[in-house]
Amino acid sequence: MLEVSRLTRRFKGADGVSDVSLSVRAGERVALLGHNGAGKSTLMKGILGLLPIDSGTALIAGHEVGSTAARAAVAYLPEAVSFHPALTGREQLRLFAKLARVERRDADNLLARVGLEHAAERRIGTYSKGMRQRLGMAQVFLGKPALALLDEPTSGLDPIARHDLYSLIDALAAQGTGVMIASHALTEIEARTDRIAILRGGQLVADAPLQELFARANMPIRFRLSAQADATVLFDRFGGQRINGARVEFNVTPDQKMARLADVTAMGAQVADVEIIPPSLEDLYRYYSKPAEAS
Ligand SMILES: Nc1ncnc2c1ncn2[C@@H]1O[C@H](COP(=O)(O)OP(=O)(O)OP(=O)(O)O)[C@@H](O)[C@H]1O
Repeated sequence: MLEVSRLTRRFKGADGVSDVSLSVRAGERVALLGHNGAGKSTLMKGILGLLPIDSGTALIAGHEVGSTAARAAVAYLPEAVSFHPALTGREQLRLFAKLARVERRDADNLLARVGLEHAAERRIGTYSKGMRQRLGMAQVFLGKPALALLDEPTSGLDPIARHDLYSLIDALAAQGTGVMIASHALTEIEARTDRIAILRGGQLVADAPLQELFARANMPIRFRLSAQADATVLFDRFGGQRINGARVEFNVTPDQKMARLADVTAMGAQVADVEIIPPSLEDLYRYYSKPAEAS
């Protein structure tokens, strides 16, 4: 659905994006992560044809970006989505439907699909942020685009609204649309996307499924042992840090994990409990976004 090859866009005194290659397949949900200024918006605008690119190519459903066919195949949800406050939800969506040459009836059905049927006749000026984002998603669904680019779709939403929005994103992917989601909300990304791409200083530093990124980073796993009586004996055996005299914590590399677990089991009743804590997505993100730590 999307094939980006060696895309470069530089600004005076800023990185923009440099030599970025990535793809999004039909029905795939790809998260695009990166610090502020890493190049996410520049990449999205380049793909949308809103920003001229210096070199490289980007094809949407086989069409060159900026062409009429490519524009027709892509939908976009900007971070600060804004609609005309005096229009009702139904009027606004019908207007978009007309522009996209989609039947009115489909627009009406989409309002129900995003859970806005009850508010269809209300002015958008009275909508909450969550309702505006739903309307934005309805606009993305119009005409079954091959590719959808969503910029921070859940920012400013409460947990329930976020969950609902991701259900809509899942439905979008299930109909075959390739979805790229720029986000800072790491915990959501973990459960709701198929692949993660990370930009750093305008360059793509990671692009793989989450498990693969974890395996490649080879980050330490934390053991947390609770002592039955006194933590000294555990500390003498494993080292690490003593916590409150009752616990011992230490790190191991992934390949040491099973052997260390066997050592812990061999301590028998002296260990009251063991927790094995894998690295978090925040740790992983930090690993790939910090120049000094990345490979
Ligand atoms: N029109 C512009 N003129 C000059 N520099 C720009 C322009 N647009 C972006 N940049 C620069 O290019 C770099 C990438 O910016 P971009 O907006 O793509 O980052 P981002 O990852 O989307 O950040 P954020 O998470 O803050 O939205 C930044 O250094 C930014 O200052």
